[in-house]
Amino acid sequence: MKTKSLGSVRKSFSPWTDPDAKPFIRFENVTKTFDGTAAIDDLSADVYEREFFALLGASGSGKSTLLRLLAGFETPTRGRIVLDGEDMTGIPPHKRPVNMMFQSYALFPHMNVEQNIAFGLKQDGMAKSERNDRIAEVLKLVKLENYGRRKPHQLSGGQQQRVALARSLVKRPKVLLLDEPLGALDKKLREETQFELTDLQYELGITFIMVTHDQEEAMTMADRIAVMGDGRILQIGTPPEIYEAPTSRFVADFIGTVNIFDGTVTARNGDRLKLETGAGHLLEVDANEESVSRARSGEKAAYAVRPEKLRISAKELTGPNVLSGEVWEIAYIGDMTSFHLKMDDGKIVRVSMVNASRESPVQLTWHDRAWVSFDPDAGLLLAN
Ligand SMILES: Nc1ncnc2c1ncn2[C@@H]1O[C@H](COP(=O)(O)OP(=O)(O)OP(=O)(O)O)[C@@H](O)[C@H]1O
Repeated sequence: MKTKSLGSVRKSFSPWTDPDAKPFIRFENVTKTFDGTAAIDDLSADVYEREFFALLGASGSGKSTLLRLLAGFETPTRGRIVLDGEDMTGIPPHKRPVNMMFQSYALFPHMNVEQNIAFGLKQDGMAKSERNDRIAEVLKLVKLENYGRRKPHQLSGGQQQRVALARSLVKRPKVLLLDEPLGALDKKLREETQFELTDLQYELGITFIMVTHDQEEAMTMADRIAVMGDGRILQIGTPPEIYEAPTSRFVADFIGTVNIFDGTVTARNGDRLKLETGAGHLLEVDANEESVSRARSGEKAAYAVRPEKLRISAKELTGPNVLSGEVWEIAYIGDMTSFHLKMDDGKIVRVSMVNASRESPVQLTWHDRAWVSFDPDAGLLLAN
């Protein structure tokens, strides 16, 4: 019930679509260079209060540097960061309403859970009774009420992760920065914790900015995702926007699996284009308003289709948007089966099929000839 109501409330959370909404955090043309090389390159972005914002990108794309700039551990070479209306330039880390939870939990091994959580509050000179109240509150939040006296080595990885989270929440920061917070957890625990963490974030009303290179994690947890590459943000959007409407080949390729067909536009009728691929396939695809203007006859274009939007058949299919090839790989993953077909030109096309029943709906084995087809609106004409 709780998840349901949370879900419906979160659904209406989209301040970035409201022109009157004021951003909570603004990165204004921020550049950070190390030895002349830009780790962050003229980056601008807005994050809203209570938002769960994920930074997703390959190793070295600048995610951690951006967090460290916001936390105040690094200083921008150019540009500035504004938080809750206040310019952060020159403000040291401990004076910022920001807390950072690190990838390595960095718990003090000789202190028990309560002492670990109390540490920051003590440093701030908070009275003991208030401290104890706060500690009890966060331990309850992370469901570790009965673990206060244990030392870190007496806890599982997941529990240690929650202690680290409790420690970063106890000071009630306005913004919590999380650098790969679930990196040390196994898949199952990680998935459980993802939901717990999003519920917790919602309940506390804290703005979260999370760094991850795990796209499923970003998709599951975030309100919006910023896809980063080479110190820049390539696209910001909700998980469905990033997945269904990538604005570039890079983002389409980086998020999930995609088949990209390169070709030449041979005809156009309204929004419908004919695209001839190098392998001689004729595709009939829909272009959106933005891409159709670029797609003139004779121009090169690329069409991107996700594997789950293709149909596969052991029987010959005809018509446009039909491709045929040899079954090269079959991966049975349980909930779905993934096929790799090798086309006559050597290109691999990926198709996935949900296993809705226990019997496979298609009888195909290695080296069989198979046909795939898709609807004209199954994919997206890419800009570059
Ligand atoms: N203190 C530093 N001195 C020199 N170069 C640095 C420093 N910190 C980061 N860099 C460089 O800046 C670039 C971005 O690094 P950053 O750690 O922000 O990437 P990332 O996206 O967080 O990567 P990862 O996923 O591997 O943690 C890298 O090329 C890195 O080598």
